[in-house]
Amino acid sequence: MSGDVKTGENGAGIALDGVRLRLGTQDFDFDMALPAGKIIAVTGPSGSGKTTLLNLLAGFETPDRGRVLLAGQDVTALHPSERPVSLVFQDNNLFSHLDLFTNIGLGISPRFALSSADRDRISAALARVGLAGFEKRLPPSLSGGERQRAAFARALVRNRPVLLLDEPFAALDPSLRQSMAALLQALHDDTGNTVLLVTHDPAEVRRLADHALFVSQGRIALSAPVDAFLAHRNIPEVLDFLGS
Ligand SMILES: Nc1ncnc2c1ncn2[C@@H]1O[C@H](COP(=O)(O)OP(=O)(O)OP(=O)(O)O)[C@@H](O)[C@H]1O
Repeated sequence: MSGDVKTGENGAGIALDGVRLRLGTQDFDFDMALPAGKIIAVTGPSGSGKTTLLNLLAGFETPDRGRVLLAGQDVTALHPSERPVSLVFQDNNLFSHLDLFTNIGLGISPRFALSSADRDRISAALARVGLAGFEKRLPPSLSGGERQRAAFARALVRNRPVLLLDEPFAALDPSLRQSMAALLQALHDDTGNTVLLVTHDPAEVRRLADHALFVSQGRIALSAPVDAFLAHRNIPEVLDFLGS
């Protein structure tokens, strides 16, 4: 499926081109072009704009100026449902009264119009994330790690070229974080999609990322391949983050 991943203008998987946004008293000013098919860590202090950056890509925020490009498409005017993205957030957005089969099926079709091939894909995705046979389970009956696996299965069946993850492992204990990071890496290897991962954990950047961003006060303070990011010595906030 990696052949399906289109690159955008300037060969970028993702670009924010002169994007300006004001929310309350906070100004955001994002200009960046990121490589396609890579895992990109989004780091920065609390309140710096990491979630806002993802919201601009997902379409939950619309820029006052500038363009949003995803997988070769100018998506600035598109509704979130029309954008080529899947989302996994910390609280994993599963409907607690619906079983996993239905939750994941809604990732394919919001009206739950599923072909028999779609049904097979749901069971295969559950198996792929280590939840074979969990079709009838309700989210409250799962552990935190299992719920996160289910959220990954839903992203997998959506089969979109861009995956946005906002601190997906923050609620998990350290050993579980490592196995979920390994699962994310394996799914990325399978799909070749472009992954943006918001994280407060430098170990996660080292373990997973090909490229990293540092967001500060509504701007991209640093965007670099991961080796250069980890070796960065000029910006004190980045040094603090890497040392933490
Ligand atoms: N709808 C809004 N109206 C007003 N201010 C907002 C709105 N959304 C976000 N902000 C402000 O913009 C800033 C950036 O928020 P954002 O959630 O993007 O930060 P973050 O880097 O993801 O933070 P954290 O690491 O704590 O999750 C914060 O000061 C926040 O209060």
